[in-house]
Amino acid sequence: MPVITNELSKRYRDFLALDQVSLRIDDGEVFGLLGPNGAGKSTLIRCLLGFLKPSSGTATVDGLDCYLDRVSVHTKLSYLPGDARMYRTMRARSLLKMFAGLREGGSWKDAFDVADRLELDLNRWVGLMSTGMRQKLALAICLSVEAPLLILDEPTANLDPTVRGQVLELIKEAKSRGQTVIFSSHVLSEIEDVCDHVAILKSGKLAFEQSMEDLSWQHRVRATTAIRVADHVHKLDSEERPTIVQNEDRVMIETKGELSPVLKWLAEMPLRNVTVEPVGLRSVYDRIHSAKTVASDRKAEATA
Ligand SMILES: Nc1ncnc2c1ncn2[C@@H]1O[C@H](COP(=O)(O)OP(=O)(O)OP(=O)(O)O)[C@@H](O)[C@H]1O
Repeated sequence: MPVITNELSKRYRDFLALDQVSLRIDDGEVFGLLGPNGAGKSTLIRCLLGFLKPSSGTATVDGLDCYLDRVSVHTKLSYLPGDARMYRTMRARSLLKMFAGLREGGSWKDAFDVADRLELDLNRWVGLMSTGMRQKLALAICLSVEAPLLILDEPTANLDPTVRGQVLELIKEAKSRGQTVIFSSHVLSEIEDVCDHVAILKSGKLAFEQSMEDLSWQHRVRATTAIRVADHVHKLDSEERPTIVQNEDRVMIETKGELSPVLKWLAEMPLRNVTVEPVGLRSVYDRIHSAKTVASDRKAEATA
């Protein structure tokens, strides 16, 4: 179920929460949305659900406009809100049955199975559950639906590590059934574990987007040397040329694709103290967010 946003922007009064975000999420993909608090992840998700009208640009699910055709769009997806609110005066078991009955093809047995895997006691009153238990209940409602598209706003928030692992397993199983999954998270290792593609939002803008496959090829080499490494980069084919940052005798070389041609090239140079490490999502994330601009600053500017 392809999901496409085209220069999607959302303004809350004077404040631009989403700024011309263009994304393409392919059918059957698990797509991770990262970004610090206030980056615009939930706003993007709410635009996809048609809960918010874009200020400009478009969002489509399977070719349907997320705002104008939202009723049809809702039949194709299952959504886990970041702050799921549920009837507090029901027992968990009755609530799961009620939600299964609301949806065509809904199965309370499947919902009970998911709840069981998440180790949730279904005899509890919803109002007396802990935050994590209510999160499990919301997940059981959402993940037991075989909708082509799952949209999960921080699905593992408030969960203990064992249950987090179960949720990631359920997401992988959804992918293997052909479901497309979009989920937001603050946990980089989760995104690395289950996602095919990752996007990082910063201050409402799309700051980074890449397939995990492409990211896994990228490596960083650090070394000390007396020569200027950039003077020798012409020996590599243009598509193999890495990014080189050199500060006196210390050099950092970041590959874009395969590591081996760069290593062969470096082997001919007088380098010392050489280390090689995968770039990884952590360093990409840290690099993007090392700049000072945060949403609260922009809000202050907007209201000044
Ligand atoms: N209804 C609203 N009115 C005004 N500002 C809003 C509204 N909803 C969100 N915002 C602001 O828009 C920005 C983006 O919020 P959003 O909830 O999309 O961020 P997020 O990336 O999901 O953050 P978090 O990780 O904390 O959940 C924030 O600065 C937030 O304060």
